[in-house]
Amino acid sequence: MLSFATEFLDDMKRQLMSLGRDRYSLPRTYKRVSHAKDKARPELRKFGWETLGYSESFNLPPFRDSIQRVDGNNLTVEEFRRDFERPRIPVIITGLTDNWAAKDKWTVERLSKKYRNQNFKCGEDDNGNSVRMKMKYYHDYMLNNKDDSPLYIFDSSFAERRKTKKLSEDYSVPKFFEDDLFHYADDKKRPPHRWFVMGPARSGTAIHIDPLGTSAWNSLLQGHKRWVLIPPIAPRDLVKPMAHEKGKHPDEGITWFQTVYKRVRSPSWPKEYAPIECRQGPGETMFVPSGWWHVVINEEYTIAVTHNYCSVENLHLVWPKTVKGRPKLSKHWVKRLTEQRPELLEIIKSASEIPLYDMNESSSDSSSSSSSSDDSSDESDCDDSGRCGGRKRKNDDRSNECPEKMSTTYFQNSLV
Ligand SMILES: O=C(O)CCC(=O)C(=O)O
Ligand SMILES: [Fe+2]
Repeated sequence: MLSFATEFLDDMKRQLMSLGRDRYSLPRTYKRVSHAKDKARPELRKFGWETLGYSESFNLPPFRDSIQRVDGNNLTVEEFRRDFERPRIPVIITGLTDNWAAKDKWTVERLSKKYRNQNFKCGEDDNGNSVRMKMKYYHDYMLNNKDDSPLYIFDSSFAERRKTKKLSEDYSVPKFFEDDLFHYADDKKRPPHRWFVMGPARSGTAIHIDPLGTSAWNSLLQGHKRWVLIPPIAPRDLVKPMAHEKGKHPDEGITWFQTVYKRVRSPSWPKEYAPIECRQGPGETMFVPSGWWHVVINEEYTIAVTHNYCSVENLHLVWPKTVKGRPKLSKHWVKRLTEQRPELLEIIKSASEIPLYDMNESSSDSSSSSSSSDDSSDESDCDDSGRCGGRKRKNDDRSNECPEKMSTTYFQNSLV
């Protein structure tokens, strides 16, 4: 009888261990993590999060660094515009974080202490609601999980919440990106544009194009990120995993690096879609020009901040997408730009598919995005942003494609 009881207990213990309960330092982490996972990726409930064994088996080939790097302290805004922004050439700018408080303050130890009890968004449920976790649990999870494609903090409201807004004082928008024309729209109306980003090895962002034709900068404070960027002209079907490659993690960066990446690096990959690859390190700022496909995987835990913006250089791309995807915002925005940046109206006019005086009749801010499915392929790119983070929504291929950045209100009514 006794040996039966001992065996039973041993068996229970083995089961608990296989669930990873013993993995974490805090007694509640397992429960909090399970709860978040259930909401963010319910489809993995049965399959499991560690089933593919990527924490043991996933390895990236040595990187081929093919990106230009420039020293931000020796670059003028004019030069940046002429050499990178206007021709839409990706670049890593160094030296921009040298004077940021975040350089010292954004360590995992300090953040996990200071924001211990603050909730951060690490996923989204099927209804588009944020899935949040307290920093102390996420910290424990980040350092100890063995998940194939772990939960990733991608939080766009950190600067608006009373107890986390101090994070936004730890860095400043580099001069190259300061003239963000969405600033002219009311804060409440403008799309989400800044994200605090933190995640362990293997977390990342599925291949996507950033929303509404915006460009992005992404400054890394801790760890290393591997990036692959592919020119805007590359067709979606070529850059995305094929149906049979999607598996259980169809919209995760790691799936791309296990599948499409091999093709991208093979000699048969079309020269006109030649990728730009790199390994971004602490203190480096990636510039992602409008329209470029990009995919990211974290090599170890990383902490970063990223902003999306519209500038004089990409306004001609952002404007028509905003009219289509966010018509109400576009009307408000053009009014503000007319008052405060009248010199930009020429750009807007020549980029407009709809004459400005027609805007009231021809566009309404529909709350449905049903027209997205027959949108042109050009419109569907971003916006295919798997983000953008890969937090996709199930049964909705399009919104899935631009996870985080896209599934927030930014895209609620968007056609992307
Ligand atoms: O840091 C990352 O995971 C990439 C972020 C990204 O591409 C995005 O925010 O759109
Ligand atoms: Fe992106």
